[in-house]
Amino acid sequence: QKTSNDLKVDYYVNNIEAALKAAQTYQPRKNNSDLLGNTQNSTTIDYGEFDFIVVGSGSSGSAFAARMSEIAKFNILLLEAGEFDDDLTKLPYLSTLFEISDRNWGYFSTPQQNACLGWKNRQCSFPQGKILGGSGTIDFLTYIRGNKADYDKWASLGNPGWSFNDVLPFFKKLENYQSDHINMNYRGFGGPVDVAYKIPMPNFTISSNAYSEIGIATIEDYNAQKQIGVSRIQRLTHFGERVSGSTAYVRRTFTRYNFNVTLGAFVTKILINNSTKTASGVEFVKRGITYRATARKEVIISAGVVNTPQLLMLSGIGPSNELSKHKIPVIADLPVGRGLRGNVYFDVYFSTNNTVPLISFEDGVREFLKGRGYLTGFQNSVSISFMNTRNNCTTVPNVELTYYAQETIEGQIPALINFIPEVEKFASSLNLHKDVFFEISLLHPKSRGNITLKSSNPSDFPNVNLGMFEEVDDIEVLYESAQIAKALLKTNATKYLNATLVNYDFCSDNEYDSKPYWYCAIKHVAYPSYHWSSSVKMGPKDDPNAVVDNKLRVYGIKKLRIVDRSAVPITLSGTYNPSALMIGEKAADMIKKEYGVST
Ligand SMILES: Cc1cc2nc3c(=O)[nH]c(=O)nc-3n(C[C@H](O)[C@H](O)[C@H](O)COP(=O)(O)OP(=O)(O)OC[C@H]3O[C@@H](n4cnc5c(N)ncnc54)[C@H](O)[C@@H]3O)c2cc1C
Repeated sequence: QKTSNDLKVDYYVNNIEAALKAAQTYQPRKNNSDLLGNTQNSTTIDYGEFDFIVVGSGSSGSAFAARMSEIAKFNILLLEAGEFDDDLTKLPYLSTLFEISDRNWGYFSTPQQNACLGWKNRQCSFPQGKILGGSGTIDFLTYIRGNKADYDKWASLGNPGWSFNDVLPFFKKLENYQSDHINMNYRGFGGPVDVAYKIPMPNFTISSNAYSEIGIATIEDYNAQKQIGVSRIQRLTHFGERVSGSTAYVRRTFTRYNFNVTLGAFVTKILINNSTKTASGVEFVKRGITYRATARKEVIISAGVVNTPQLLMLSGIGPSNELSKHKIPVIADLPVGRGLRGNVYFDVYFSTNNTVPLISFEDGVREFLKGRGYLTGFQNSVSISFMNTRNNCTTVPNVELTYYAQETIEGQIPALINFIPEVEKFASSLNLHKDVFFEISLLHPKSRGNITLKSSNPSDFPNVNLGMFEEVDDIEVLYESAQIAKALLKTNATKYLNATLVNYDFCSDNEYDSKPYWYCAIKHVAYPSYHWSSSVKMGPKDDPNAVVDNKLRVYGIKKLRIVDRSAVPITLSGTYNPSALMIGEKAADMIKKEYGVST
């Protein structure tokens, strides 16, 4: 006789196996025709009037909409193109699988000149969450807010209200940091977003000793006063399950009578009165039917770093030359889509002769159901470090290194294969049960990209030009970091691994381990991290690249704001979900005050 726990284990194991199988033959979405259905000849149905309409339930949109619904007299409509998050998205271990599913919009970059050479047609995958909770429901859960200096820079660019001291209260408000060593000057406790360490904690001592040998100290909490150093990894988990905008905010509040959450609703246009330059609502399509919703107070766009600029441009807000190309009448000539920027990852692999005992999926699930074990983390990540390859004295890092030890679970999640044959051969030769690797994140690239329209049809994906490595110095910083990764695996602490660098065969035209060899490898297999911003940049009115002001209002258009990561004008020394959540919290607080209410 099976116990109810056994049945739960069977349920998860069967679902995981089915999802892994489906991923093997998955074909990424190519356009939005599935969201639009057959809308031809259909009439538009009135969806009603709301005080605030929020487009996109990602990290920022979820936090924002849920906080706004605390005011009983505000009627909130949250529109999300994706569907509900599900039992599989609860499992942190499966995170990479969601890129290979319809929970991802399915974007690829435009062909890059100097990067993504290992990808077919030089086009890197650029995942974005299409699901309740947005990218935070498919992301890797690492929680790094960034450096104090990053936020101070944000404010110093002419954006009062966004310095570290201004944003800190909102980080504290959203957090429920679970640690025995909380510095309450910096960290929050009791908020909706759990930040936790994996149980049991991975063996951190080896990392700590290795870093100490190359002169890098261990620090307790990189989200407190000091960031440079090596630490354990903080993740957005609650008893081992994913925490996202959905779980922390929307699912806790959407039974409020004043909060309407509509899923499967693809917003195709912001309705704007051209003579008064005022946003009045949105048009959206759900299951082939077109609806119009009206906003009494404001329309809030939180559709993320790619879709927010696309939706603005489709609605007549964007660079006039770009809009005219697609015969879209210009309502506001603004530099939408310019200045896209984000972090870049490069993985450095080492093979070892060290084997680790493996556990089965079934045992992994049993542990997960107790809130612990391998499946509650993201691969076997052990430590994270922050350093500056150019300046030993600064407190601001330029790179982040995450160390991944050997995977200790049977099987392997398939990857989204879109590599050229030489790189595919390299990728399939990796054995993550034996190999270890450092994921290097270039935190402040100088290169810039942009988002432009392919056409005026919302069915077409926009062009996502990453501009990766257009500034060669970005490659140089990754090269410098790879030398640090090599040094770490030559320390006494890591000697037992007997690690040797995995050969990038596809660069064998260059002398092994020479600088040109590393440059070749970086240009082939470095990829856009998942931390991007600035496609609808915040800045003062005289900033030629600014689209929104420091109150997130779109210049020249009334009743329209952007509340998501696309507005952030800087890169951060961290991961981007914490600041996305913070923006939602801060925007809600700001707007409530403007309307004379508070909670
Ligand atoms: C694979 C991956 C891994 C990542 N790993 C980490 C990590 O480990 N740590 C970390 O801190 N950050 C990570 N990030 C980044 C982080 O998740 C994002 O920066 C953050 O979630 C962005 O929040 P957002 O609100 O700006 O946008 P999103 O969360 O992307 O939300 C946008 C929402 O709008 C919806 N939407 C878009 N267009 C429309 C439309 N027209 N109509 C209706 N709805 C629409 C989308 O479906 C989505 O739900 C990762 C991201 C990805 C994709």
